[in-house]
Amino acid sequence: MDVFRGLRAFFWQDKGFLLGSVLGLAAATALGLVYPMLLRILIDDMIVPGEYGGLLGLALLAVGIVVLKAGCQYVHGFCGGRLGNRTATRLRMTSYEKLQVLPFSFYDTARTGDLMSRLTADIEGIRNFIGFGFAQLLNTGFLVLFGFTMMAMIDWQLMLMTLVVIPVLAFVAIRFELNIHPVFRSIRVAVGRLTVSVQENISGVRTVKSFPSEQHEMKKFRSGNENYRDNNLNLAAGWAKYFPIIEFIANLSIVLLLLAGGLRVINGSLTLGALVSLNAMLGMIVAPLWTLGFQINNYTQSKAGGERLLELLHQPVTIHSDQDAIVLDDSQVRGHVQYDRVSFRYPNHEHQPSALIGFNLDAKPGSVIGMLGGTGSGKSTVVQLLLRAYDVSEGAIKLDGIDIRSLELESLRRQIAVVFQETFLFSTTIHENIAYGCADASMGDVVEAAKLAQAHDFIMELPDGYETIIGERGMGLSGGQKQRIAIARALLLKPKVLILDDSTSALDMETEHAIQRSLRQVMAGRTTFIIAHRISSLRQADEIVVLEKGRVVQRGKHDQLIRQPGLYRETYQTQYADRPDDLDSASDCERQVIG
Ligand SMILES: Nc1ncnc2c1ncn2[C@@H]1O[C@H](COP(=O)(O)OP(=O)(O)OP(=O)(O)O)[C@@H](O)[C@H]1O
Repeated sequence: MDVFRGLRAFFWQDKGFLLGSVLGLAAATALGLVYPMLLRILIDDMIVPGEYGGLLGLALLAVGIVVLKAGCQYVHGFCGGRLGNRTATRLRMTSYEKLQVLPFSFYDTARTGDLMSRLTADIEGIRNFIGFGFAQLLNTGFLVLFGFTMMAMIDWQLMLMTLVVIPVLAFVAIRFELNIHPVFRSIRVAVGRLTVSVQENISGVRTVKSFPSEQHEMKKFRSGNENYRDNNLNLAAGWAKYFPIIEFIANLSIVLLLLAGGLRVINGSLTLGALVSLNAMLGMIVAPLWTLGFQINNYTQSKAGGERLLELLHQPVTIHSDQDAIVLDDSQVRGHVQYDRVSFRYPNHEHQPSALIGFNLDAKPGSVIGMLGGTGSGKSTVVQLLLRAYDVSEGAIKLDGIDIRSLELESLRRQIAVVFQETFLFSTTIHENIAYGCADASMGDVVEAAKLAQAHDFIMELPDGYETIIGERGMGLSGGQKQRIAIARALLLKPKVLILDDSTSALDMETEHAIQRSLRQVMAGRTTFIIAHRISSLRQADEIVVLEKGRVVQRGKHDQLIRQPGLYRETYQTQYADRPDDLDSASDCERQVIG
């Protein structure tokens, strides 16, 4: 019950509906138990003595009870539906809000499918149980209690005799649930695997087809599919065994009642009406016990789902704004970025070397900082830390002289626009993709940003221009076109700091140069970080930082770096091998420096 205590905040505010749902069902059940009493009156007081005077009144009473019972059932359904759905909506919203504030480090290890099932299947289980399952479980208890009390009022000895069967019935139902529960769990795991297979197959369709791995994928899917089938067969076999056993036990109690009760009617110590009434009551008590297994299953499933949701909701939000955080005045921000002896190791990677060690940088407002380095050398880490995707382990990063940890998070991130290495486009129109994060942008602003990013011309060639809908991963667009849309999106924000993380790699040289020319115009007075593997992207930078294994190994301007032996010059020589003039002049310069 700890789980439901943990979830109390989500359903307790609708306690009126909870009460309505439980009381509605309990009242409907209690009214149902009046029927056998009416039967008894009908037989003992009217049919047997042949006195039909009260028949109309009895019939009207029965109709009244039917109407009242229907009303109570409506109250149960209405309140249960409201309670379950309102609880589920709150839970869904809160979980989604939590996903928005969880830090990047959480997503480093999170699995998409798992998170999706928490927000869908787990919440659905809770909706069912809190809305209806809980009331039904309580109701089974009420029914046994009220039913046997009424039976005892008619004949306590026969009641005791039939009562013996109830624990056996409950025992079998609970045992069945315990056996079947792991099968249900396996079915859920199997469904999860199938979903992941389908999801990955569709997402990775290009890789699958280009490595011709369709057969391998089919084999993987077939084994998952067969596993799913086998689990369902196990479930069906379990049910097939359960129903006859439970029916046998339930009917045994009725047989016992009819046998002993029949003898009592014959020897005159019990009326016929009482026996018929007892029989009807017993039938009503036994029916929900059949479904006790289901009800317990519903409870355990929603409890497990609740645990998984609470686990998500209790995840620590390690990156957040302090209460007294400084909110930047956007118009006053200059974009002066400083890294002061910054070291950083990724959370949960304590065994790995630091991704950044003693990193210093002073990027004056409006300057262009270039970053070069081998793969895994720490370039992206530098910019991730500026965004506060993670907090530095040592040292400090400052924006306009203020430690970024003292700034309100949203206010900090509003100053920075990033074009990531991997372009992510939403499955909506190009217009909305460019205007993402800038909802009040006019069409003119969007077109202007697209022109600066050299995207306007190709967008106009598309069938619906800016209103063309693109797929989740920008299906139908080339890598370079996707990058240009992502650049337009960042430029539209007119940020104080622009970060291009290897985001022109898919562009041809000519387009890249055209974008750089536009950037110079649009980024004048703003600070730009360019991470690139191409010297052509970096040569205009005010300062180029060369990283190796998290340390700065070279820094300076292009003209200085091509004169020093090191990674920058090696990269330059490789990329300009077909332009020996440039290389010669660099070597001459170096000879002069050395000489
Ligand atoms: N989310 C993460 N969790 C753990 N380690 C990470 C994470 N991201 C990067 N690393 C590690 O940190 C180091 C620096 O990575 P980073 O992404 O900054 O390199 P990079 O220079 O940008 O490389 P590339 O040019 O390949 O993008 C690498 O050793 C990498 O494995």
